[in-house]
Amino acid sequence: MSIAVLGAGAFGTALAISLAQNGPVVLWARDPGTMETERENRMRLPGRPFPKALRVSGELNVACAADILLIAVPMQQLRAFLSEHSQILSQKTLVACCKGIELCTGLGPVTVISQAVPDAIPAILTGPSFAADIARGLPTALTLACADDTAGQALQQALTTSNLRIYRTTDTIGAELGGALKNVIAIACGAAIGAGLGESARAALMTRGYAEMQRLAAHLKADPRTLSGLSGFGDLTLTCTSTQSRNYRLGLALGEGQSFDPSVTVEGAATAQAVDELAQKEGLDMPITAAVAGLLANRLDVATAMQSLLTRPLKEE
Ligand SMILES: NC(=O)C1=CN([C@@H]2O[C@H](COP(=O)(O)OP(=O)(O)OC[C@H]3O[C@@H](n4cnc5c(N)ncnc54)[C@H](OP(=O)(O)O)[C@@H]3O)[C@@H](O)[C@H]2O)C=CC1
Ligand SMILES: O=C(CO)COP(=O)(O)O
Repeated sequence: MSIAVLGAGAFGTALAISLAQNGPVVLWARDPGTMETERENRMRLPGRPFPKALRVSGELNVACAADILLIAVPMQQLRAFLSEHSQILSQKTLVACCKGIELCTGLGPVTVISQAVPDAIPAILTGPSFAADIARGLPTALTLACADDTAGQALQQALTTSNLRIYRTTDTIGAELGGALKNVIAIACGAAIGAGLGESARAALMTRGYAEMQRLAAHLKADPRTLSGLSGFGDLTLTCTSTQSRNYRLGLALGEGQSFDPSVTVEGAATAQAVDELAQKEGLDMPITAAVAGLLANRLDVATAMQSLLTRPLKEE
């Protein structure tokens, strides 16, 4: 099955580089610039030359001739991108590669695809994976979630490369929640470390953050086993402990009282607000998410946020 990647950010470029091991791949960029001549994405993934089988195109109809379309634009841009191009994306297999919850609806990427392109086959590719690692050919395991298991099996085969090992599930809600919520907890962990609160505090935030992830997942009828897999626990572990993560680095900056480049893609920022609003609407207890949303909106500082978490009523674990 032929593959194209739509969106030439760090992640889309890294996936295209790895998938080109299996055969021709088109990487579509809205502004390809000099990528095709330089054979490198100097802006988003410098130092990773393109293999011969990777072709860059600015023509969406060229990319959309492929059987499988991986969509690697940021979450808050996903609906507008799909709506603008819904005709050409119609009846395609569309694999979301973004991690987040839509601010204006509280929905994840698979549901957004289903709404914007109703006759597409929607799926999501998620899990612990830094673009730089994938592009270097380092071993990476991901979750592919597709409600249609026949389509899911075909995607699992097509997206496996020598360094990408793909696990499969039909639980799209669980997979999209894990990838979205771990970013919010990573901001909290970065803030704790940045403020000098220590690694014990980080472990507490990761564990209680995971409890929040499971709480929302159960409420939305996701399978708890999905959250304990690569897309949930796996990605939470990676993102909360690595300075390669932009979400973690934003948290570090908040904790240290430093500024952070607003042009960097940090999915957890909008997702914290979206999930905080959703939790309030649904009457769910998600205090770490609420604290991150408060920090990002300048309603709280790190010391007050931590104090509010520590002074909550005592309870069973
Ligand atoms: N980087 C990583 O390690 C990983 C990222 N992800 C996820 O992948 C998603 C994308 O992140 P990442 O690639 O890192 O982000 P980047 O900031 O590197 O790139 C974002 C890309 O999206 C493009 N884009 C934005 N809006 C549109 C639009 N409307 N139409 C077309 N293209 C658009 C930008 O194009 P332009 O250059 O023209 O502005 C840019 O190339 C996120 O949800 C992230 O969570 C998942 C796993 C790992
Ligand atoms: O999702 C990721 C790792 O799995 C990438 O994390 P950041 O978006 O925080 O850089």
